[in-house]
Amino acid sequence: MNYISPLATVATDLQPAVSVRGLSRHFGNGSPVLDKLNLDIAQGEFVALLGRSGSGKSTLLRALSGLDPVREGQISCPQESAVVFQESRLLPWKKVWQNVMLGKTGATRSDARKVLEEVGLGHRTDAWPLTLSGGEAQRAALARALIREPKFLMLDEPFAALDALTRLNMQDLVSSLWQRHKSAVLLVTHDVDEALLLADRAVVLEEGRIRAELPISLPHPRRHYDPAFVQLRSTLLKHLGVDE
Ligand SMILES: Nc1ncnc2c1ncn2[C@@H]1O[C@H](COP(=O)(O)OP(=O)(O)OP(=O)(O)O)[C@@H](O)[C@H]1O
Repeated sequence: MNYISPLATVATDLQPAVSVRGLSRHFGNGSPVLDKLNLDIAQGEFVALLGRSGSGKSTLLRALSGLDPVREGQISCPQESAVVFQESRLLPWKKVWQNVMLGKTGATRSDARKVLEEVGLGHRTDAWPLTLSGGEAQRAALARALIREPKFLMLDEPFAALDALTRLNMQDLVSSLWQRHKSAVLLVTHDVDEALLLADRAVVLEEGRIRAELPISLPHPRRHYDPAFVQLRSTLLKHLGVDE
């Protein structure tokens, strides 16, 4: 493993919220997509997962979320976990509040309204999903995850399909929700600035393993033009194979 800084690990005495040990995943006879991968995420820690296309980020998330059964290795994750994908995956024949209720068995309409208000969608609770903008649909998807009160939130490129301005608003929203709820978060992203804006630590996946880790100990709110931010961007880009 390539530790980028002497402060490379986000030290914590707490039991990690998420622990992955020796996780491997093969498809067909080729080289493994995940190769004895190890990763810990501390309680309340925000980790960004980066890596070139096809490096196995979504495969790791699918294993963590239980969508893909673990065949080799071990995963320990809180029961209260939730995932938000690049597409909102709302059921078009159910209203927004009904979609949100689907996030948790036994949730009530008032629970749904509460989380919809929290994500700034209180005025659209009765809307049909197909009438929502892309950003609103992702807010609804976020509300459907939050209704579970997750101790671990997985975000698989949730802003990738949004326009630049909506994306910035969503990043702000996720940052403030995380600071309020302090759940462990794993964000898959291709966007280095997004990782540096939001995360406590960036990890780079390559050839099925975590090849680099970068602690991001900048205060919030973070600014792109802050010299420390610029320095971290350059370091992270290098580890993604981009020399500025
Ligand atoms: N169900 C599957 N069957 C066969 N191959 C698969 C399957 N799922 C993923 N793969 C392969 O595993 C590799 C990793 O895919 P994965 O979607 O995890 O990458 P990724 O890092 O999320 O990529 P991207 O950044 O482009 O979304 C790819 O080569 C992909 O083709």
